[in-house]
Amino acid sequence: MRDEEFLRNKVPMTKSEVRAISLDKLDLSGKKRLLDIGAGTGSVSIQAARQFPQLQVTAIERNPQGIDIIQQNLNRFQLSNFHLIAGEAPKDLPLQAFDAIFVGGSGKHLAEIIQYAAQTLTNQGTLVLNFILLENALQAQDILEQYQFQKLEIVEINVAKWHQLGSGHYFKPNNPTIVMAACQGGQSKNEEN
Ligand SMILES: C[S@@+](CC[C@H](N)C(=O)[O-])C[C@H]1O[C@@H](n2cnc3c(N)ncnc32)[C@H](O)[C@@H]1O
Repeated sequence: MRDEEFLRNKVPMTKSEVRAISLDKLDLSGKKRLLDIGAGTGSVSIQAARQFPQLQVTAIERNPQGIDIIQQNLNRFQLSNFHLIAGEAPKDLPLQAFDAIFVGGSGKHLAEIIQYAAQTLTNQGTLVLNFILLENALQAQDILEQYQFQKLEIVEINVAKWHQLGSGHYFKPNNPTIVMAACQGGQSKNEEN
């Protein structure tokens, strides 16, 4: 989906190219439940919910402006497979099983959120995280290894877009984004839920 399809105001949004790669790494085909943590404008989980109508999507966002914009985007796309939680992860999340978890924002709760993912992801469930800051990505890598996540993959995405400047054009760079993907290898405690 194009970025212009989503209402945004000043809420931070995962841009279309990073969204496409993150959704690809989530590997949602045949999956039943997706959780989007730090949903922002809702662009990642709304695109997933539209692309996979059988998928039950839960999104959590703590910023009131984000919550409002997600509601507006939901009204726009009229999705019946989308549940929004206005709150903070992981404390306001239910302890239920998910087949895929996307983390677009975690604040100061990265370690607890990865622990939550380790507890709730089904066997072979996918976890995908986006980072701008290297320090946060390195911290995540450590914690993922600690919880024995498998098939760890880390890519950096640099996108520059064709842009008019005066009478000419140049490639205007977006922020480089680190996309980290891993898979739950062990038996999840809540797999039977
Ligand atoms: C970069 S934005 C996510 C963009 C989003 N993926 C999109 O496409 O619009 C990060 C978001 O995470 C939210 N956030 C950060 N920590 C959070 C937490 N612990 N619980 C819930 N939301 C959180 C922020 O309020 C912010 O809106």
